[in-house]
Amino acid sequence: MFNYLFSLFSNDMGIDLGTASVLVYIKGQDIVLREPSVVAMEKDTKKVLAIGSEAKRMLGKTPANIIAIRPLRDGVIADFEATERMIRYFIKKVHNRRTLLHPRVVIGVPSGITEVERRAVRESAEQAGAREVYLIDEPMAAAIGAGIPIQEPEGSMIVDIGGGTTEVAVISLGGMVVAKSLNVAGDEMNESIVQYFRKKYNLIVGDNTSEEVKIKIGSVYPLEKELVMDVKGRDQVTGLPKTVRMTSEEMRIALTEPVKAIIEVIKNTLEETPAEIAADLVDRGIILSGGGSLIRGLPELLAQETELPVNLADDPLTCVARGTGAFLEELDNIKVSRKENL
Ligand SMILES: Nc1ncnc2c1ncn2[C@@H]1O[C@H](COP(=O)(O)OP(=O)(O)OP(=O)(O)O)[C@@H](O)[C@H]1O
Repeated sequence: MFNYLFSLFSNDMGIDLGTASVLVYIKGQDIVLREPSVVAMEKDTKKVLAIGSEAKRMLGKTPANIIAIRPLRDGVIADFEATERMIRYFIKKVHNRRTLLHPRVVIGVPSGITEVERRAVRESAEQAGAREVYLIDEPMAAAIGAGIPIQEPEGSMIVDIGGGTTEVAVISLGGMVVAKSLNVAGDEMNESIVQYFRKKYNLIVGDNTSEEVKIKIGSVYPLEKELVMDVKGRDQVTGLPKTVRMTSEEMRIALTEPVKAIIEVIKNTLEETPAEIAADLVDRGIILSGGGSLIRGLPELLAQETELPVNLADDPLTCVARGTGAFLEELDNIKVSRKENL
């Protein structure tokens, strides 16, 4: 009975601390918060003005004395203080809406972050009132969230393509056998699109526009029905507003570089995978997670390049958060079985 009441009020939470967005999962419930990883602050005083969705709206539109930053960039913590403020803000936001006890918090972090960065993340969560803090590498959390049976003695490959990083890991017996991280993912795709418009059409478009184009007509493999979109921007030469008609075929050209880099890191990881485990991958293939994996035709392209089966996880954007949630549930099992063994 006590255990039941405890879990009812405990608010234990899992957090996907992503470079593009932060997701919070509450144990026994679901994902309760999903906001961009953006902090807006006064330039001189560093006073925080807004965090999350409100701050994202300010990106690129801020007056001179306000800056809106992404505290986690390229899979590392670019601004410690802003990261801490953001973690504290999101934990409190979720926590205050609910009840009572200090929660246990599981945080999915990019596997490339340093010990110092890990400590900073842990301390921020503790300061926000966490009773216990566990850090889990994003590829591990993504694999759990994608439903990969990570404890089995058979290898699986997860490729998690987020905003700032692509993380590739081969997992077997609950551990990462080979893991690689690359600073090329969804953000870099946006950047390539910006460059393409500038070079080919002298058109200046902002980050938000390039992301919208990517999501609406982005493609990396021929589509059954190709797509078209009118894109508005500013002419680099005349300075006047201009519209360009963009197609999904052209998007494949625009996205060549980042996609090539992602294929290369996957191939390098495969090359370093021990033969026995590589053999497992022939059957089990590659599972894709993260928002960047939603680009049209990626499974088909990767299957062609690696000659392995490639599948998209269910709801790729929430894999890491759901993985941290599943890890929370596991924590209880571990504790219960420890007690039973006493
Ligand atoms: N339908 C879509 N097609 C293509 N890209 C998409 C789509 N939906 C989201 N994205 C991209 O996914 C990226 C964000 O993915 P996600 O939220 O998984 O990243 P993150 O976990 O915050 O980042 P990281 O894993 O690098 O820490 C963004 O670049 C976004 O543009």
